[in-house]
Amino acid sequence: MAGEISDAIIRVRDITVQFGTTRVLDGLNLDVKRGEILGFVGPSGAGKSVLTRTIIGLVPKLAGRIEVFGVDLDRASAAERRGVERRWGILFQQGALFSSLTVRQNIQFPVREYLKVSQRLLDEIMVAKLGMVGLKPEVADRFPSELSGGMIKRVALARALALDPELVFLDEPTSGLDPIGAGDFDELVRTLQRTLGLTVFMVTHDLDSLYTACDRIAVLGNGKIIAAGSMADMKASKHPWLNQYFNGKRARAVVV
Ligand SMILES: Nc1ncnc2c1ncn2[C@@H]1O[C@H](COP(=O)(O)OP(=O)(O)OP(=O)(O)O)[C@@H](O)[C@H]1O
Repeated sequence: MAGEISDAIIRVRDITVQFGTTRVLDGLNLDVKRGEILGFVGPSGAGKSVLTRTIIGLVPKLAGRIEVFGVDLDRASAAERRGVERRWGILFQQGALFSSLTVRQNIQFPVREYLKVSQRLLDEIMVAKLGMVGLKPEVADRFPSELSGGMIKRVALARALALDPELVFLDEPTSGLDPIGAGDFDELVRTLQRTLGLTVFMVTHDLDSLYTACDRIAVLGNGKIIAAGSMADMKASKHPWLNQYFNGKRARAVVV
């Protein structure tokens, strides 16, 4: 692949995904570099969530290869795969907390799944993760229905960070937040990436996020990556969708 990144933490090669006769991803290639925040954009319905779900193994692929942390996920043993899964965290679209579980139980869920630790340590981990995302321990026994949209996103991020991952997948983390809440969330992601050395794969429609949080942008169109590079590269592109998206009316409204 042209422009192959030597220290890629995710390597996607020739991925094809099809539902019935509809081909959503068509020989797609993508590298995500260690330590970067990659913003992943593209028209609605282009397959951004499908690619995310394919990488993490929730959607079967027709063809192609996915390596994460240098492990080919199709060739990995069950133990190797679990080892990889243990090193990533996921924030699904709309936060997706378990509605019948409290904040405490939500954050502790992945820890219980992968580690055998005492309740006391579980509670310490939960309080530490709440602190990381700017929430007080007092919210621990609330249910998701008792939280604001912004708090739900933060709890979902705390849950994604529960196992101290090196890689985090964020699927539209700022959707549904007001601009100030979204800006605060972007700043939080940026701070966590810098302090924890995270690699972040972020699906987003939020131009502000792309400007303020992302190191690099990849664009999905017709089942492939049609462009990847800096914001300056995106703005300079002559591709009609990129030009409309990055230089259109909404783009001009974004204050850099
Ligand atoms: N499990 C599934 N079965 C059938 N079709 C699916 C399935 N999951 C996704 N699709 C289809 O794949 C296409 C891509 O969906 P996807 O959710 O990945 O788009 P997206 O780029 O994330 O869109 P948005 O920006 O609106 O969230 C859509 O046409 C969707 O209907």
